Amino acid sequence: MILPRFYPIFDDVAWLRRMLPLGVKLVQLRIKDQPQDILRAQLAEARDLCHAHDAVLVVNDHWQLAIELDCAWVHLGQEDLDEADVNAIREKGLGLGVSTHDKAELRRALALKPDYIALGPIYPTILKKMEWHAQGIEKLTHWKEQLGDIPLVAIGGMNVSRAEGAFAAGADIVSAVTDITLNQNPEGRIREWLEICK
Ligand SMILES: Cc1ncc(COP(=O)(O)OP(=O)(O)O)c(N)n1
Ligand SMILES: Cc1nc(C(=O)O)sc1CCOP(=O)(O)O
Ligand SMILES: [Mg+2]
Repeated sequence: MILPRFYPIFDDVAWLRRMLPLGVKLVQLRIKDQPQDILRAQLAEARDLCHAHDAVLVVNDHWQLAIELDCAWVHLGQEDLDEADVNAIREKGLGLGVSTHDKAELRRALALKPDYIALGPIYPTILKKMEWHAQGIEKLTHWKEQLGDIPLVAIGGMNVSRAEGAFAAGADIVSAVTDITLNQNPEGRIREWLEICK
């Protein structure tokens, strides 16, 4: 499966209701600190919305719920991998994306044969506190050399004007959060992203 080049991430299914009709075809739901019943309801609605819009839904962190709700993809970071049952995820046929930040994490990710690997933060991010300094776009080139056919996602401080440089450096997909969610006109920003990622 060839994944779309634009990969927005949202923290509530309400964003998917707004953005999927604009043509987003790959999206992550990244929900933190919510009770199981809310999570389940959010994921179930996101699954149905993505199905209706022929879009790929990636569930961040909550791999058990993703399996239970018949979602097709999960994204796991290194700490998530410490707890996750990757065999169960694979046996159920889910796609798997993995975050990486350094060479050791990349080795671990490659051994799992994931369906994409993310490198970040490419630029400083304001979304969350991270122990990692900005990686810079040159590192995308180095990562892509080691990934071969596995799609490479650039994440962290990405915006419309930085995307072209990330693609040129080797990213296959660019992911963004606050460039959209904090924009005065999120729908307009999504349209700009879709235009440059055609
Ligand atoms: C596409 C993508 N890349 C990286 C991450 C970060 O995952 P993780 O390190 O597990 O951190 P949290 O997002 O769970 O805080 C991601 N979610 N998506
Ligand atoms: C969720 C996340 N993971 C990262 C990583 O490097 O693994 S950077 C990041 C935040 C991305 O948000 P924004 O586009 O607003 O910078
Ligand atoms: Mg995580």
